[in-house]
Amino acid sequence: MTSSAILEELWTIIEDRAAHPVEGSYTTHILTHRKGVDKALEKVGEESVEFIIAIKNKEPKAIASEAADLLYHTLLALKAAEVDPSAVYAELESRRKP
Ligand SMILES: N=c1c2ncn([C@@H]3O[C@H](COP(=O)(O)OP(=O)(O)OP(=O)(O)O)[C@@H](O)[C@H]3O)c2ncn1[C@@H]1O[C@H](COP(=O)(O)O)[C@@H](O)[C@H]1O
Repeated sequence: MTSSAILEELWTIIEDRAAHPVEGSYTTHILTHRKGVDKALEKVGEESVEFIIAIKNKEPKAIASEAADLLYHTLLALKAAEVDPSAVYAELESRRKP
C-alpha cells in the first residue's frame, strides 16, 4: 500500500484500540493513559522537531520515517481530542481554490 489509504486504515485501528484496549499496544497505552493526551502532544512536538531536522539534513529516508511518526502521533492526538480526521479533510477541501 503506497497511498494515503494507509491513513484511513491507521485511523480505523486507532478507533478499534480506543474501543477495545489491547494489552501491550502502544496505541492503547496512549489512549487509556491518564495523561495520554499530554503524551500524544509531547510526541507531536518531538516528532515535528525530528521531521524539521531530517529535512534540513536532506535525508530522504529519515524524512519519510519522521513524517510517518508525525502523522501517526497527530492521528492519536486527534483521537484524544475526539476530532475525526474527516473534519481535517473537509477543512482542506474548503480551502481549495478554483
Ligand atoms: N504507526 C504506528 C507507530 N508509529 C510509531 N509507533 C510507536 O510510537 C512509539 C514512539 O515512537 P518513536 O519513533 O518516537 O519511538 P522511539 O524513537 O523509540 O522513541 P521513544 O518511545 O523513546 O519516545 C514507539 O513505541 C513506536 O513503536 C507506532 N505504534 C503503532 N503504529 C500503528 O498502530 C498499529 C497498532 O499498533 P499498537 O499500538 O502496537 O497496537 C500498528 O499496526 C501500526 O500500524
